[in-house]
Amino acid sequence: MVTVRAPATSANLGSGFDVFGAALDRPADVVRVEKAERTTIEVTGYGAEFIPEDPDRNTVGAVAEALDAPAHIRIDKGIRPSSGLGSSGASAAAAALALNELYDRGLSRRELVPIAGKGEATVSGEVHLDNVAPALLGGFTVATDRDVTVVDADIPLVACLPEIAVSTRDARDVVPAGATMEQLIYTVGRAATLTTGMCRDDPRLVGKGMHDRLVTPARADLIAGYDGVREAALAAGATGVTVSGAGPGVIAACYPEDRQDIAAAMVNGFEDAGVDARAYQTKIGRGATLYRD
Ligand SMILES: Nc1ncnc2c1ncn2[C@@H]1O[C@H](COP(=O)(O)OP(=O)(O)OP(=O)(O)O)[C@@H](O)[C@H]1O
Ligand SMILES: N[C@@H](CCO)C(=O)O
Repeated sequence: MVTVRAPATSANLGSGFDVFGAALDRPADVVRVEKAERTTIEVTGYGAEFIPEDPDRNTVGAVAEALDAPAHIRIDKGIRPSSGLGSSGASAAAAALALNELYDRGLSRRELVPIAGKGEATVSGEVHLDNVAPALLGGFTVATDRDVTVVDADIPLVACLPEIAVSTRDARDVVPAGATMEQLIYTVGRAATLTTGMCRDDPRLVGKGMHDRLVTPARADLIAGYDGVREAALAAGATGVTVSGAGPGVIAACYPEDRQDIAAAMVNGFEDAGVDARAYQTKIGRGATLYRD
């Protein structure tokens, strides 16, 4: 048996739609695999009742098929599905690393990124690597159609998860079909600022780089209370706030001493909108961890 712990991730980070992603220190999924004649899946943990065990509908099924690695796959969910915290991607990344080890496929973590991406496509309808790349490689990642760049950044974060569900598939339906040159210039400037902040471990630059006028506004409309939560987080010291992945999670960059106040402000902001929420005081973390039992 092989066991892998794969972290939650926050994709897009505002200005990096479908490109930027960051591994979080917590929460995480734990996936255990054993060889079998055909793939079967067992899901337990957070939101398991909303996750199919059919290999054709669970992200780990496509991964097992891509690696030609049939297995009994047990997924213990620590990351709620439809959260914006890379729940589907964490399972796919964990399964890719675990099955690669179980069947001795010898692929590198970078080579496993597109394979885990096939799992993501099962649920969102399109391949996007900005959750599975940080889940496998850790840190802050820049995923393009050619390769993935990793920055081992140390940035404190608060991820706030409201008790509402937004599926990536639905959230991708509200993404604008195109952009103006003015929007492109605005986005490139913020993306470059955020990346510089990651390279310098500078929460102020990272926060400035989280501004986005293209995708985030359309998605904010899907998250009850978002504007108030964002304002409350900034007032509590956040350097930047945006939608985490496809939402409804909300991610804030900050200095470590402000993390607790920001977490409380975000939860209270959602409660003021009549929505229960929980906050994870976290930071950019490592990629998936493998344990050979
Ligand atoms: N192993 C899995 N873990 C979680 N969700 C899964 C898994 N397999 C299939 N799903 C389905 O994927 C959907 C959740 O994925 P979705 O991409 O919408 O949200 P997310 O991964 O939590 O957030 P985001 O991708 O925006 O960070 C649910 O409909 C769930 O049933
Ligand atoms: N870039 C993807 C990430 C989903 O977590 C999206 O926003 O649809």
